[in-house]
Amino acid sequence: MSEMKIQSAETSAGAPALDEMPNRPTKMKGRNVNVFYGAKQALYAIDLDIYKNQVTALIGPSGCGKSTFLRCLNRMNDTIDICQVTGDIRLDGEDIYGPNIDVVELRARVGMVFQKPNPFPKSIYENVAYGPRIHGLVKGKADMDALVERSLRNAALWEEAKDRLHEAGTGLSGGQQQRLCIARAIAVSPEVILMDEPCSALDPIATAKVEELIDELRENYTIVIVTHSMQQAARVSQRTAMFHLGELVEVGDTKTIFTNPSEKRTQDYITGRYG
Ligand SMILES: Nc1ncnc2c1ncn2[C@@H]1O[C@H](COP(=O)(O)OP(=O)(O)OP(=O)(O)O)[C@@H](O)[C@H]1O
Repeated sequence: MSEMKIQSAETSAGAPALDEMPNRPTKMKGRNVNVFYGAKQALYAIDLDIYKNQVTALIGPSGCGKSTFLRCLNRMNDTIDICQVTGDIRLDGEDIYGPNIDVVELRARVGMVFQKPNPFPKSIYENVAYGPRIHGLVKGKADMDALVERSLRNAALWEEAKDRLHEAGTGLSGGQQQRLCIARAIAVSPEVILMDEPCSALDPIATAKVEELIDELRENYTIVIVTHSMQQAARVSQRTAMFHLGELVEVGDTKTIFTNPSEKRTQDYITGRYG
């Protein structure tokens, strides 16, 4: 287990404006977040707010720390022995690295969808029902059936899956498997969904479906997505954070970042000059 060293929240010098949209409710707030893998520092003094019911895209060249930051938001970095996180990260004002935090419960509140669809080797139904069952969210078969249906509908998979609920989840197409993983994440009623390049293993049609779904989901959830696709960031997100070499270069509304970025590094990246 990684050693957590929590420091007081401080705004680092030269950080981007933090509250450029002060009227938006903030769901998660990172301050002075540093991450180390052994002696190597991967993130430097990141200050970033995640606004409620918005999609925030994390962009930047390979190795800049996007996935590392994403994993800080539900303490997935705890599973990497050499990883150490310092700083302050809050969910609805509560320190998620605080002593009273139950990490299993945190990961139900802040769910995650990975790059490669990873359904359990179980039926479609069981993939969705497993989380609510272990968290004791549902009593009785009728309620579970209703929850499975609702989750699959919300993940835009119900029509394709309703006649094969007891077949293996791994028998679905890649795009359907990814929507099953989204249904599985939704089933435990998360507040935030983290997505790490959720479309990178999908073809353009499956990608379009998942992107459409992400747009619908933000009505009820707060979403943070790591993507290598500038088009995808522009299509699905309202806010974009640009990372480079472990630093947050700038953050702002997606339209501004893509049409009129403040920083040359952002301009160079979005126009394909490096990365
Ligand atoms: N488990 C790990 N052990 C050691 N170093 C790691 C580990 N995971 C990431 N790193 C290092 O941390 C830095 C940031 O990696 P990270 O995966 O967060 O970047 P990224 O922007 O998501 O990259 P990509 O777009 O290629 O997925 C890199 O230098 C990477 O080599």
